[in-house]
Amino acid sequence: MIIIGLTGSIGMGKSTVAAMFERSGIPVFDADAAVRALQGPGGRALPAIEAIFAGTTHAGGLHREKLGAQVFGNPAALKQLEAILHPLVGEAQSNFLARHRLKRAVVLDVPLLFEKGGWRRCDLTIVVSAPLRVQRARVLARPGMTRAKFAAILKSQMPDAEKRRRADVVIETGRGRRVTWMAVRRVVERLRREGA
Ligand SMILES: CC(C)(COP(=O)(O)OP(=O)(O)OC[C@H]1O[C@@H](n2cnc3c(N)ncnc32)[C@H](O)[C@@H]1O)[C@@H](O)C(=O)NCCC(=O)NCCS
Ligand SMILES: Nc1ncnc2c1ncn2[C@@H]1O[C@H](COP(=O)(O)OP(=O)(O)OP(=O)(O)O)[C@@H](O)[C@H]1O
Repeated sequence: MIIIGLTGSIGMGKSTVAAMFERSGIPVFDADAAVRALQGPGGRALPAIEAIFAGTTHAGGLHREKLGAQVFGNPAALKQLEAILHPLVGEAQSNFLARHRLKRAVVLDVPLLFEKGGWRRCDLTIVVSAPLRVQRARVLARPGMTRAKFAAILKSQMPDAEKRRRADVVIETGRGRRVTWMAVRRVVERLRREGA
């Protein structure tokens, strides 16, 4: 099985590109979705989060804005939150890989692929990237986003330039969806030619 690691900084287009791989018939593990499931109604991570970040959970899940305000811009707090969530995300990812073990290729869509070492288990790494002004415009258009929050999140992530340097393939998302779709197709076709 070929394991493709897909990553990129905030707003660079990971989810969009992941959906394009899915449409091409390649199963995708979505680490952000796994995190949200752990934090949703009855989520397994809620008691541990409440124990450290009191007042950030409720019966139906998590006050995301409240918790985000406590961890983005506070590296020690973010580390504590990651220590709760990442082992559980790792479990969900292992289950996904076991479930799809007979597939020829899968995509792991993981925001912190390079930061947390997930790239080591991948046969191919892909970074989605767009110019900073495109990224900024996309992110600031999101409800509840502020310049300060965007800056704090960017600071907690590996810089785009370094991700691009480390990736096997860079997929541009700043020049329209068609250009991006063609780049995804090129990867899929290359894998098929190589027997995946
Ligand atoms: C703090 C939380 C509740 C804030 O939720 P909110 O809905 O406001 O933001 P969202 O999850 O959409 O994230 C916004 C942006 O921040 C990025 N981000 C999230 N967590 C992290 C992190 N630990 N380090 C760097 N960037 C992060 C996301 O990739 C995204 O680009 C949430 O981000 C969270 O639980 N993060 C910790 C889990 C984690 O590490 N996720 C990353 C993938 S496993
Ligand atoms: N060619 C393109 N490829 C990818 N995304 C695009 C493209 N053109 C526009 N976008 C837009 O960019 C925005 C960000 O995309 P997306 O939600 O996929 O990013 P993301 O990397 O998953 O974000 P985050 O890390 O914050 O969760 C979306 O509104 C999407 O519609």
